[in-house]
Amino acid sequence: MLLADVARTSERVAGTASRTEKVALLAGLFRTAGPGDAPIVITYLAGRIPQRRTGLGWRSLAQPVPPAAEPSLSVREVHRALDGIAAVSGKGAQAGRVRRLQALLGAATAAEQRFLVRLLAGELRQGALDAFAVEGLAAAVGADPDGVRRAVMVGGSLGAVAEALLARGGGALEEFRLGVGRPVLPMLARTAKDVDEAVDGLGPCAVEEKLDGIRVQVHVDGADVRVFTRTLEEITDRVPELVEAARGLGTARAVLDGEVIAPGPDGRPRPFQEVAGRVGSRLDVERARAELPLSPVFFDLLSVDGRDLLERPVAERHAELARVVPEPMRVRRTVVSDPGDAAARARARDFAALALERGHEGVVLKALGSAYAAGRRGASWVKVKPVHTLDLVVLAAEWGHGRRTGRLSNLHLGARRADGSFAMLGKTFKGLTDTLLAWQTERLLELSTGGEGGTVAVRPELVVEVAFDGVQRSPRYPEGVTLRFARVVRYREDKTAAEADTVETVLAFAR
Ligand SMILES: Nc1ncnc2c1ncn2[C@@H]1O[C@H](COP(=O)(O)OP(=O)(O)OP(=O)(O)O)[C@@H](O)[C@H]1O
Repeated sequence: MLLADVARTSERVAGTASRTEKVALLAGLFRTAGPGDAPIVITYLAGRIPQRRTGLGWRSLAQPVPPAAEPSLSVREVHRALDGIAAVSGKGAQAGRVRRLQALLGAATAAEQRFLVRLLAGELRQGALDAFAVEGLAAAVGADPDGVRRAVMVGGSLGAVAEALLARGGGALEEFRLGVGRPVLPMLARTAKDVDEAVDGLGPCAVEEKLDGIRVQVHVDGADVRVFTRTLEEITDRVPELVEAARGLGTARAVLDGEVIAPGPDGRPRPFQEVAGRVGSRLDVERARAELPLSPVFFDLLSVDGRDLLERPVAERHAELARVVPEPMRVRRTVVSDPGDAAARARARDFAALALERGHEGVVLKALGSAYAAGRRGASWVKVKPVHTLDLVVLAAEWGHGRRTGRLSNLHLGARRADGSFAMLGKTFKGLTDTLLAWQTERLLELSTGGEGGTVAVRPELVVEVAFDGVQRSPRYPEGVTLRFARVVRYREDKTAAEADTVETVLAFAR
C-alpha cells in the first residue's frame, strides 16, 4: 500500500464530520491494504507510529526538503525508514537521524511530506480513530463490529486483529476468543480519593480488599495448569503451589484472575518486594517455596467449563467464582446494593478501614453490572488507597555522596507523554534502602546511555513507584510541575515504561 493512499484517507476522514462517511472511507482503505500493512496503517491513521519515538527533534522536522513529483513510497518503506531513524544512537545521533529523515522526505511528494511531518510531530493524533477503524474493518471483511470489538479486547491490539481478518477473513475472529491457555490482558482500575467518591461514580458495587501482591491469571484445563502475569509472561514453573491449588478447585476448566500473596505466620501479608522477588526468580524454586510459600487469592472468573464470562456482569461472575473457589482462596468483599443507603456506605467505609488494618493496600470497588474490560483501565473498577503513588520512569541517576559514594542515588523521574516520550517531574533519593541502592546501581548502569558530570542518563525502561504529598508548580520542569516530597516505595519490575503513569494523571493531581 502506498503512503499516498493513507495520507489521502487520513485527510478525508479528518475532514468529514459524518460517522458513516468516516467508516466508509476506512473500509475502502482496508479493502486494498495487505494484511501486513494493516497494523502500520492503523497507527498512522490514529496519528501514531509503531516505533513510538524516533528521537527526532521538532527543529529537524521543520527543515524543507525538495519533494518528489510522483508518489512511490510504500507504507512498509516508511516503516523501515522510521525503524532506522529510531535505531540511531550514540555520538552524532541527531545528525544521523536528520540525514535519514531527509532521505525519506526526499522520496515523498509534497502532500506525503506534509502528512509525514505532521505524523512525526504528533499533530495528527486522533483518539477516536480506533473506534471508526473497528467498524471500517468489520465492513471491509463483512464481520460483525461487536465481534471485532471483542476480538480487539481479547487479542490486545487492533493491528493484530486487522492483520488476521485481512489475511483470513471474518472467520479469523475465532482466533481471538478467550481460551484456556490463551491469556488475555487483565482489566485495570482507576483511582478515587475515597470510598464515597468511588461509590458515587459506580452505583451498586462490590467492595473488595486490594491485595498487594502480583497479579496472576490462572488457566486450568484438567491437570494442566498455566499461570501468567499481568504482562502475560508465563510463570507456571516458578509457582508450583498455585498449580497445586488450581488443581484442587471445583472445576476442571477455568480461567481465573487474582493476586498472589505471601501470608506471614501472623496471617498478615508479607511485603510486596518479597513476593515479587519470589515470583521473579527461577532459581531453586523448591527452596524458595519453603522459605516463602505463596497463596493465590482469586477475585474474578473469566471463563468456566468452556463458558466465556467476559461479558457477564460482575455479580454473576462473582457468584460463579464462589461456586468453584473455596473461601480462603477467594477475595473478601462486601456489597453496596443501594448507594443511597447510608448504612451500606458506612459498612463499605468500615470494610476499607479493616482491609488496611489487615495489612492490605486499600480496596477495589467494582460496578455490579459491569463486564470485564480486558486490557483496559475501565471506569467500572476503582481503587482507593490511602497513599497516593505514581509509577514513574527513571530517566537518569546521580552518583551519591558520603555514605552513598559509589552508588547511583538521586533518581530523575519522568511521566509518560501521549507520544511515548517522557517529561521529567523531579528527583528523589528518599526511601532508598541500601539493598535498593545496590540493586538500582547495577540495573541503571546496564541501561546507561552515557553520563555528564555526576549524572548517568539511562534508557527509560525502569519503572519505580513513588509516593508524594502533592503536585506543585515549578518552572524548572518541562510540564511546569513537580512532586512534593517524592519518595521511592519500590521498583515495579512487573511494569513496562509504556504502562507508567502519564503527564495527564500528574496534572490531574495538580488540579
Ligand atoms: N480485589 C482486587 N481486584 C482487582 N485488582 C486487585 C485486587 N486486589 C489487588 N489488585 C491488584 O490491583 C491492581 C489494580 O490496580 P491498577 O490497575 O491501578 O494496577 P497498578 O497500576 O499496578 O496499580 P497499583 O500500583 O495501585 O497496584 C491489579 O492489577 C491487581 O494486581
